[in-house]
Amino acid sequence: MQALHIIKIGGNVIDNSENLHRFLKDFTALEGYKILVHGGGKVATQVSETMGITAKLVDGRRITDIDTLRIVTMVYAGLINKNIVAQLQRYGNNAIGLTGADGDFIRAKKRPVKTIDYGFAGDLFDGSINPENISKLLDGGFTPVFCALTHDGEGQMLNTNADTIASALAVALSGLYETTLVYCFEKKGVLQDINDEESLIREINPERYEKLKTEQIIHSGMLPKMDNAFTAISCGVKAVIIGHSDDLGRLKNKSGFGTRLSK
Ligand SMILES: Nc1ncnc2c1ncn2[C@@H]1O[C@H](COP(=O)(O)OP(=O)(O)O)[C@@H](O)[C@H]1O
Ligand SMILES: CC(=O)N[C@@H](CCC(=O)OP(=O)(O)O)C(=O)O
Repeated sequence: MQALHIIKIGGNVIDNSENLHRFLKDFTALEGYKILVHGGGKVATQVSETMGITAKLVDGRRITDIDTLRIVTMVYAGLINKNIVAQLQRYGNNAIGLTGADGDFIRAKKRPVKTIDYGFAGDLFDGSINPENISKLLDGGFTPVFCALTHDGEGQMLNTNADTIASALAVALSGLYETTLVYCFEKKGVLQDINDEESLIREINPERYEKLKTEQIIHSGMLPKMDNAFTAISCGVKAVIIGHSDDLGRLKNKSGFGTRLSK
């Protein structure tokens, strides 16, 4: 099996042009098959505010009414995705920017209304992703760059969390490739003390995760990220790492970087 790296970058890296450029150079230098998944929630919130629309998030998930869907479609598929693709092209990486609707690569179902109506938020399901089609892009020499948008197959775009997309892509492609999933963000990894970059936890298994949650050492956006990461590691993905976007270049080193998840 050939190796595949799926790398996800979040809003805080995208929002910092120095960090973003450094990351995109290191991403380009990564050898072999690779896929980039990007979020951009922070930029979407900023753009919403400038348009007079207050962003509403519950447990890190955006309530996506019709106006918000228009904004996130413009911001994720347009502004952020195309800028990243253009930068990657500049570095010699033949990137192709995609939503889940392009090539029918990722379908989702509109989240059912329970206590909260999340609007046009899309949940992935078994069979959401067609790995063979994505493999054709990789074989064709392209580097797919996915944003946080999916579609329902009936003409409706949906907003889907980028961490979830990255995890689902990694699981779907792990039948075809030896897949490594890396969540890159603005800290060295999962920290014992969120204010101390030297307190990196090098490895976490499900038991330790439960303990870290109870002690509230892991909270907010890190909780859904870890849940997605553990789903990936328990469903055939070879390795899952959570680390700093500046450290991607150290992926080749044996010592590795960031926090590594174990089963
Ligand atoms: N123990 C922890 N170590 C590191 N980050 C943590 C921890 N607990 C909570 N976090 C928070 O999780 C955030 C990452 O999640 P999120 O904001 O969703 O990132 P992204 O937008 O990159 O996906 C960090 O910015 C940090 O504030
Ligand atoms: C449904 C939902 O919440 N979608 C996310 C998609 C973007 C994202 O995941 O961005 P980060 O990775 O930067 O957080 C949102 O709109 O915020």
